[in-house]
Amino acid sequence: MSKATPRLAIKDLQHKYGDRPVIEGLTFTLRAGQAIALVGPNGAGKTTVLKCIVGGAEPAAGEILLDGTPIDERAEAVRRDVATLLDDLDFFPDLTAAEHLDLLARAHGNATPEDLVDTLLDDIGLLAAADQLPGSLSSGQRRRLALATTLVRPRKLLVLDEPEARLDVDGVKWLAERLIQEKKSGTAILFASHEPSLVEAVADSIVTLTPLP
Ligand SMILES: Nc1ncnc2c1ncn2[C@@H]1O[C@H](COP(=O)(O)OP(=O)(O)OP(=O)(O)O)[C@@H](O)[C@H]1O
Repeated sequence: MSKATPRLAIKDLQHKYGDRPVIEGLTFTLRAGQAIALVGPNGAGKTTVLKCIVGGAEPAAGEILLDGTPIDERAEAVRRDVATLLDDLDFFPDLTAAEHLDLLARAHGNATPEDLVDTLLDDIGLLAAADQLPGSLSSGQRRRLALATTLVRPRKLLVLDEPEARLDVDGVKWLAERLIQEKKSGTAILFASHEPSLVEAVADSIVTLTPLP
């Protein structure tokens, strides 16, 4: 791959639900170590764009390239390199917060994730809740755990839909710092957000969507 190849390239993307166009002619590129924020009012199509990238929606037209190759969410490289948080995660009811992170780290090839899991739990403010089952966590704590699932595994591209949802003020600050740190380590980030402070702190550029008539 050439140095100039963007991590993610979206070219003339279109999406329709039935006959109704929701995305038309969307084009942008995202480079390693950079973040793009997708902004726009409710219903503008932000989640739809993210779903087109990670496989939850089929584009009507256009190209989505990951490191120069058409993205296929079933491909091993895509499953390895793209960490996604769209809706709330379905957690296993019988696995603790720590066990969720441990399981994911191991599934992605880390045979000794204990230290990583402890550090991350501490980082996201869930150390005291490490042994709690998801059903006993608050909604904000579950959201923090969901975010942590994207950070406990390898990643070259983070795709996040409203990562600020249900976080408290300190949580949003933590998230901004964490995403800035991610960029420094070379991760590319595409996130949809309604939180101006997060967009301002993290995004290198902003793509604004408007609902189509
Ligand atoms: N499965 C679906 N079937 C039909 N229409 C849909 C579907 N999902 C979304 N839409 C419509 O597509 C448009 C874009 O929705 P989308 O969820 O992408 O917007 P959004 O920008 O993420 O909104 P929000 O800020 O509320 O999360 C909306 O008009 C929505 O009603």
